[in-house]
Amino acid sequence: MTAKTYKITQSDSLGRYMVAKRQLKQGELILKEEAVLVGPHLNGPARCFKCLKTINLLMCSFCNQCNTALMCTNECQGKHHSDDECLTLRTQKIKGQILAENPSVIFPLRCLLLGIYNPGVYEEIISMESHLEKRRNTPIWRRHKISVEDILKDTNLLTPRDLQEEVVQKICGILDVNSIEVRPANPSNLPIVDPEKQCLRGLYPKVAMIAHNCLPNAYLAADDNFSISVYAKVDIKEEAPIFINYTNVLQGNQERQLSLLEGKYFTCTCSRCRDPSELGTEISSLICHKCRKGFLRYTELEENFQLWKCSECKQCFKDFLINLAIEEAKRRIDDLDPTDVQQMENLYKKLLLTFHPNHYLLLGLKQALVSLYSKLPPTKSNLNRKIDLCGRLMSVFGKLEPGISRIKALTMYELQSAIVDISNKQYRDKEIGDEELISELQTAEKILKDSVKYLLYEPPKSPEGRMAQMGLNELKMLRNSIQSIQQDLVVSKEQQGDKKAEIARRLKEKLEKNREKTQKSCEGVITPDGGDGENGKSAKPGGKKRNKKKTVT
Ligand SMILES: C[S@@+](CC[C@H](N)C(=O)[O-])C[C@H]1O[C@@H](n2cnc3c(N)ncnc32)[C@H](O)[C@@H]1O
Repeated sequence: MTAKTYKITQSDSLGRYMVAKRQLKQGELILKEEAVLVGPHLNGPARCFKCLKTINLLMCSFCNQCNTALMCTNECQGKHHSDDECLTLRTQKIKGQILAENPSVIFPLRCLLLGIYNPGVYEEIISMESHLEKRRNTPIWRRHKISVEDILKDTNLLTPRDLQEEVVQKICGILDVNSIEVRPANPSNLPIVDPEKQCLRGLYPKVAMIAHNCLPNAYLAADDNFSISVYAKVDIKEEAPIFINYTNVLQGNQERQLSLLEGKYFTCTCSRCRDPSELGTEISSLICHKCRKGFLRYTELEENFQLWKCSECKQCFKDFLINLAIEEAKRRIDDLDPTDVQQMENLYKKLLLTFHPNHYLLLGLKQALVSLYSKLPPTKSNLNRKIDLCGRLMSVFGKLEPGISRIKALTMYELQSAIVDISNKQYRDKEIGDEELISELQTAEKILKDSVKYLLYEPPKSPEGRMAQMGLNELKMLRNSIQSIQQDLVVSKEQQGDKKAEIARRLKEKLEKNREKTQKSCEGVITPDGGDGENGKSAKPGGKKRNKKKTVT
């Protein structure tokens, strides 16, 4: 399967990159790969070698075999400290205490150990892009020199050739440029309190061949064992490059460009980056305070200043002015009480005076508000606001996240639950009837179906995977509810129909009797062609009167 879905090719602009070997359908698995190495961020906290969880250095211990690998407890059952690694560590002159004091060393050290016990995989890693020359003598180079290189130099791990080839700096570069953020397993089922602390990085030589695009066509899902599956996010044509997003979809042009330049050493020229309106979303735009009609968009560079230009009056503003506004807004957002909905709504309104409603800072606030409203009492006004916020978020995600998308799936999940809740309330309060209720629930069903469809790409034990299972059950219940309301509606219509028929029958009987009576009393007065039954008028009360009149005349 794998060999048929992709191949690696090369270009001057992208280096090595992956292309579709044949046409790929949305949702198709392109490849699945195990991590060759998993470790903390280079500046992250110390972690247990076995289970990779952050450890309390006051309580930690060392592996009783190699006496070097840090352990959260002596009994840790994690699988990430292999026998090979343990054996190799035993032959090195590195002390556990050094690792505890310098956790930045752990990931590069494990890479070097791999070179001893698994040279094949090490060769694969060392051939990855490091951008060594672009990093030379930069702040990150100097940081790694102090916190990694100088410490590893004092061990017997590095050969003279390694030293000459600056292998430690190279490994640090490879880890920075190629590794992918992965989440450790969360068996407690509780939310991860500090995702920054929990995040790990994994190295995947095949996945690392996938180039970046801010409008990706491939979707990554990592499971508990740090194996990554790459799916086609949308249909992909044969020979088309396969892309993932190295950045966050909810960053603006400026932030994405900066993080790609500083972390991955290239400038993205994708369709989103080339378009100052970012595909019409205005996700980076501010309101022009000169004309108050147009939007300030991140545009061209002039004399080393990035300019922001108004879409209407064409006035230009320098980067630092805009950055001041953004920093101030970020500070205000950070100061918010995350449980205070009114405070958040007030700040949201205030920021609307400066930023486009789709600005990423406001999108972040919208997401925070959606999750707050989900925890508040489900009053109609809370639910209506949640629906409104989800709709606004979806209109942006629809443009920036074509196809399978985690962020869309989570928003759709919230949206459908609010639609179900509010339509049930409105029905109970007789604000809507059966048919409107069914139509609202059918809308929610469709949204939930799409949400679950996307969430099912996530590993079952991940929070999103669990949500997919919940969503499946809810979908079943929702369908049952719709069906039973539809059945009730049919029965009630039939009953209404029966009632009407009964009334008509009784009326007819009555009229029949009256007619007979009238006929009897008028016998001999009305001529045979007097027309009683001719045009059926006799069936109406008016007919009787007319006949009477007629009789009278
Ligand atoms: C994870 S590696 C991808 C594999 C790499 N091209 C190679 O040959 O080893 C990331 C690097 O690929 C290049 N790259 C990826 N996407 C790119 C893009 N959209 N434009 C330019 N360069 C890109 C950059 O050099 C980046 O640092």
